[in-house]
Amino acid sequence: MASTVIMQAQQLAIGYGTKTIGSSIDFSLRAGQTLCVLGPNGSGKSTLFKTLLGLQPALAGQIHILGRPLAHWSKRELAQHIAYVPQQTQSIFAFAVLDIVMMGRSAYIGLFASPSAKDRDLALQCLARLGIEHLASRLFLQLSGGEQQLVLLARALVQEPQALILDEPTASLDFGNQIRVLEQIQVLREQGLAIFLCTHQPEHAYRVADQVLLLKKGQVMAAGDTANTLTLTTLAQLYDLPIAAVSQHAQNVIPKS
Ligand SMILES: Nc1ncnc2c1ncn2[C@@H]1O[C@H](COP(=O)(O)OP(=O)(O)OP(=O)(O)O)[C@@H](O)[C@H]1O
Repeated sequence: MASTVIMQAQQLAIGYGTKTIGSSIDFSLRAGQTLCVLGPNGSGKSTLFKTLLGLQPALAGQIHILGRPLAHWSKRELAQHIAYVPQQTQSIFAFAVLDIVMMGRSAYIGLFASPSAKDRDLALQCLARLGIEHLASRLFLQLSGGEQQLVLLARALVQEPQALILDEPTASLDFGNQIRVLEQIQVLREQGLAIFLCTHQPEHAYRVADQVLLLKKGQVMAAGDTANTLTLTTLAQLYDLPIAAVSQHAQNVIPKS
């Protein structure tokens, strides 16, 4: 039996005010699946994520979360189902790492209540899952960019979401931490989470994604299962490169056609 559809977009148009960034975007993401969006800088990946999270209004089309239109979800309810790790942290967090991670529990904690011992344990467990429990009492602002990224991933996991939206989750990570995050994505997928991420590294998409969405200038250039959709030919087309150049750099990881 097919798993539950967690997130679905139909004929979605995205953008800012009167400026359309992308249109005619369709996808469907089920529990236990990973979908990866790839595309050149400025093609609309982050805008798509912000729209799916209700942070930016859709210009046209529909978004459904667990079968219900996005507009019918409260922010709090949505945060109990979908966690988001943005590309950059806009806010300045003058807090210790453990406090930042516990903030992920806010969708479950009453307005005037404090985090419980269970919330704290869960936060410590999520830090340990990512191998960064030793950072628990450090100040977030004093961490490296890569360490901050891992802390934000731990904060997303503590939300116990059904879906994770990860905007370039490996971007500022060293080789070891990239592998840790990719492995964690696989584990979460096997646990039944729906994962929607974007990356500039096709080999990462090839490793973790069941499906890919290739976005070029806001239009879906190709979409489908990774093995048939993410090829040297489509990569060359997506990034306006000669196929020989793509082949030279990626032929060990991506198949030819
Ligand atoms: N708040 C905003 N108002 C108006 N235009 C914006 C805003 N934020 C982003 N844009 C524009 O939307 C377009 C898509 O940006 P977006 O950040 O979604 O691209 P991206 O694919 O995530 O890029 P990158 O790979 O560089 O992160 C860009 O042209 C960008 O300048």
